[in-house]
Amino acid sequence: MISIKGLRKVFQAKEDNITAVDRLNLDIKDGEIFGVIGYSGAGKSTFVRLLNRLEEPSEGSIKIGDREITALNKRDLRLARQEIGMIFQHFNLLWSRTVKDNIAFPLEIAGVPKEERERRVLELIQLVGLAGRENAYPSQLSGGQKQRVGIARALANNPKVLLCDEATSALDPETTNAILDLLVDINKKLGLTIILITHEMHVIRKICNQVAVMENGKIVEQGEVLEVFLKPKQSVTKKFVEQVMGSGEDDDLEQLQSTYKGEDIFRLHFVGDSANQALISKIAKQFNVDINILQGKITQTQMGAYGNLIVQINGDEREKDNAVAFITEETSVEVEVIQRAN
Ligand SMILES: Nc1ncnc2c1ncn2[C@@H]1O[C@H](COP(=O)(O)OP(=O)(O)OP(=O)(O)O)[C@@H](O)[C@H]1O
Repeated sequence: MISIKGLRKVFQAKEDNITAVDRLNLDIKDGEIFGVIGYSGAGKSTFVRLLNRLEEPSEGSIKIGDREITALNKRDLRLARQEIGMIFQHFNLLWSRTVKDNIAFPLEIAGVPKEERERRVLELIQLVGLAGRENAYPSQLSGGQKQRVGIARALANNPKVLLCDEATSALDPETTNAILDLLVDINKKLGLTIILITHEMHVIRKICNQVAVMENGKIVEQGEVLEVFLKPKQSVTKKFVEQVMGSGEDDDLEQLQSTYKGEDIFRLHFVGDSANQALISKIAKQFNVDINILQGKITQTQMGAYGNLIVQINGDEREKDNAVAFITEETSVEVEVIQRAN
């Protein structure tokens, strides 16, 4: 468990002081992939750098396991940092060292004997999918490969926690997905806690279990990813959810209602249950109705599917009622009536 209490960071500036992180409280469970999202300047980087004291807190405490990070002296902090790996947006590799020597670097610093070092480096190269590239230099690698080196290096000393500071922001969408898949794989294989900061909601959607939304140095909203997607409370959170789900739906509603005047239109809300994926074809088979999907979007999160579909249901009155009753009573899909036939 990571427990953060009253964490605050004030930067002294010439004119005004800047409070980058403002009395932040947070608990993160072991093994979780915890996302922190916010716009530029929200304080995310400062927050994540406070966790391993790359930035010194102005106030507050950080406990990782039973270790009070904020109370450690320099020597103990160095040891504690071996249990907190970190990866960066721009990889921070050593350009004059090969892939394998970059990965070996933290092991050298930790005083691991050569033979064990070599064994561990090979293991890490396999884990992150860099076999065959051991002797390449960073300048010879793609962005995704560089981040794989960054991940291997961060994992070298078997950390319990991995901090990711905008780790995929410099990568194209396809490479981003591959790196995110790797992070999930590592989280599952090693049981590592991952704290990831980003300004992209699709990153949160794809791999996080929990999310905290930061604004002006504070956490303004927090919860399970699916829950936050479903019921975003703050306007900043709503904007982030729109990044993934789009926003125009209710603007189009009037148009749909006029196009399908006098017809039955429903919105089906899907949350978290993959068993509902075949719902539409099941209803069409089981009841004597036609279902016409008018618009909508379903997206996958680590906690299941989420989204909604606007559908038109055609058929005999009784069959339509039975179909709607079935969805309402027998599945976890919520039915919202947009318009009933006259
Ligand atoms: N070393 C510093 N000295 C002074 N001010 C700083 C320093 N580092 C960050 N800040 C300020 O603290 C605030 C939070 O910055 P931070 O980099 O943590 O935000 P962020 O959410 O990570 O944004 P970005 O993604 O743009 O880095 C900003 O107003 C920033 O200008």
